[in-house]
Amino acid sequence: MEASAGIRARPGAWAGLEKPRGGGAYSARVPAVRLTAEKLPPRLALGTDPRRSADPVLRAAKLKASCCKKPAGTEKVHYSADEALILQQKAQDVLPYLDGRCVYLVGMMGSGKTTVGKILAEVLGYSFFDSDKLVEKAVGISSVAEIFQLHSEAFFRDNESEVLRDLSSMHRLVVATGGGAVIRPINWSYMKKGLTVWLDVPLDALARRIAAVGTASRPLLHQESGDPYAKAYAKLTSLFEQRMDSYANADARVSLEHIALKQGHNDVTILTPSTIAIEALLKMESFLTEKAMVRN
Ligand SMILES: Nc1ncnc2c1ncn2[C@@H]1O[C@H](COP(=O)(O)OP(=O)(O)OP(=O)(O)O)[C@@H](O)[C@H]1O
Ligand SMILES: O=C(O)C1=C[C@@H](O)[C@@H](O)[C@H](O)C1
Repeated sequence: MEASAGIRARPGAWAGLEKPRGGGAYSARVPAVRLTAEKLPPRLALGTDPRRSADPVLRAAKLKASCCKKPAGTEKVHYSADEALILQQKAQDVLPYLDGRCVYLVGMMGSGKTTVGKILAEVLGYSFFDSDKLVEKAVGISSVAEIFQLHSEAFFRDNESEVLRDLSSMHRLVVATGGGAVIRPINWSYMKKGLTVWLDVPLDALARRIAAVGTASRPLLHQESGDPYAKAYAKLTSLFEQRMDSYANADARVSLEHIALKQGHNDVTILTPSTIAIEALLKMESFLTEKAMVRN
């Protein structure tokens, strides 16, 4: 099964990247997802609402609608010219080894799975999916926070596993998984069909990012009162202690602390999403080439 990205290379440009007139940063449209009926995984279209149709054509239309709510081109990711070239080069290096397998980004809430995942999808010519969004679509409830509230965390986790199972039968996808997807071993059996990449971000930086946007959309962190940074930091610390061994199952680890150290400083807050995406491609390449060497 396969989904194709909505971006096509133009002469003189490489897939998805556009140089603005008059210079400045490169930008890339976030790819749209195009799926055909025969490429459709069952659960993703078979929600508790009319999307549970048995008709494959109808299901395809439903999934397409769920993945393409934002028209292509409405979100822009900005790169410098240097970053654009490196991203292009690294993506070309990785693609033959990846051989169409999906990339699953794992990591704590707010670690940048969505932001970095969209860049990776763009440069690899893959389609991007956010598993939280797919659970919302499958259940027919518009936010994860509401799913937790109206049902339960266990209900959300069951649906998350079903979404990951269905995605695992597809190819050429970058998937931003939910922060807690790593806790269920069954999810690893799905994700290990592709390549798993852990975005490892210091908890202090995570708590700052999350406090900046508020905790309302993140039910496991939400508190009605108190300092949002302090509360988020405390909760993230306890979640991370429970989960760090699970995150470490990933094939590749992208540590923001290591990137900062390589750059000769220790400020992870100045690392841009594209810098992190480049490191992700480098780590993916080392893992895949080592694996290929062992096989030969
Ligand atoms: N490198 C970065 N530097 C600064 N802020 C960032 C960076 N990457 C992502 N962010 C910001 O952090 C927040 C969380 O990012 P994002 O949604 O990509 O994370 P996520 O891992 O998908 O989160 P969740 O699992 O909770 O959905 C967003 O507000 C995003 O703009
Ligand atoms: O870390 C977690 O357990 C979660 C992360 C989010 O992506 C959502 O999947 C949900 O809020 C749970």
